[in-house]
Amino acid sequence: MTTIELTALTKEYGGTRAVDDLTCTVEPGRVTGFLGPNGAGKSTTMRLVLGLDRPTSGAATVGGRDYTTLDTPLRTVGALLDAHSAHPSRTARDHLRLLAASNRIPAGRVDEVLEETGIAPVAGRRVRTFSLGMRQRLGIAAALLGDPPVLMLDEPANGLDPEGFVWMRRLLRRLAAEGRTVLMSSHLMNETSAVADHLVVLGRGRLLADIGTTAFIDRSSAPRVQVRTSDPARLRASMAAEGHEVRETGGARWVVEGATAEEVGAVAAREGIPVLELNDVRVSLEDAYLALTSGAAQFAAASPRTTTSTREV
Ligand SMILES: Nc1ncnc2c1ncn2[C@@H]1O[C@H](COP(=O)(O)OP(=O)(O)OP(=O)(O)O)[C@@H](O)[C@H]1O
Repeated sequence: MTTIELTALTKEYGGTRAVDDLTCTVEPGRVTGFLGPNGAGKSTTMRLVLGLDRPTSGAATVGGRDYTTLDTPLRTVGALLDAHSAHPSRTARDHLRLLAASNRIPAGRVDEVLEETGIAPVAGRRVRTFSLGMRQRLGIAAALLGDPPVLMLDEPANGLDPEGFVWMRRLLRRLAAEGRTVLMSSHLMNETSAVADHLVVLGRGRLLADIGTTAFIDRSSAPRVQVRTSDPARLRASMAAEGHEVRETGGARWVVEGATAEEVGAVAAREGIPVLELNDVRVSLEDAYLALTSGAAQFAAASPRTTTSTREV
């Protein structure tokens, strides 16, 4: 099993600490979402893993080895860092053929990844004619070329259309189900919550959270229930007796704070209150993420406040 290991990883550019004492392990068999505000250090971390930059201190290894010591790196780590890295005057197929040849990958693999990423019909076109979404697919094709156990994708959903989102989600889930290590940075919270089992969150280069996606959302959610009833007065009185505040949210719907659907349902059944709809309200990944990172956003309008670290592997 091939993990990505970061050990006290630190990178300074002049006076800026882009990555600050980052220690975590990205595990195989799951999709790990790599989150953080602009400038948090996600791309720098990925570049350090790929040996494109040298750490100021600490280490980044893949399967216990420094990336730069790998004989055929594309067979170990497939990476998408920059959708514009392919030479614009080359065709997509030629771009992939060159990459395959320099990594001792059979040429037949090129057609497989072109098919897999949906760009086989345009493989003979020059990359300069590609849209952003097509370039992203080409970048992912390049990442898949060596059938690597580790994939590291910087904002892979960038520029994809809705069909592309669905394709990407299925692809990443399948790669993780095959036991690969998948690290994906994104600013798209819906996308991330749909695909990532696990999250690593950075703020100003530091680790803010290393936690399962569900646990992260659950931790941020105080219990709250939405209920629709034809007798809100009795609902309010009964819930007040149990110590819960009830607020109207419009559309004859009410929110009970601090209670679960089971608790509200039991009270309603006992008191004979008609319930037309009842469900627990969970916060979204976006809400949970914003709550964690609000103090670490370098370019936010709000004034900074202290953040806390959350870790659960
Ligand atoms: N080559 C460089 N020279 C100087 N500073 C750099 C360099 N690369 C990154 N930085 C700085 O390091 C910090 C982290 O940048 P990085 O691109 O890693 O963040 P990020 O989390 O990927 O951001 P985004 O979400 O905006 O892509 C920023 O302050 C950035 O300005």
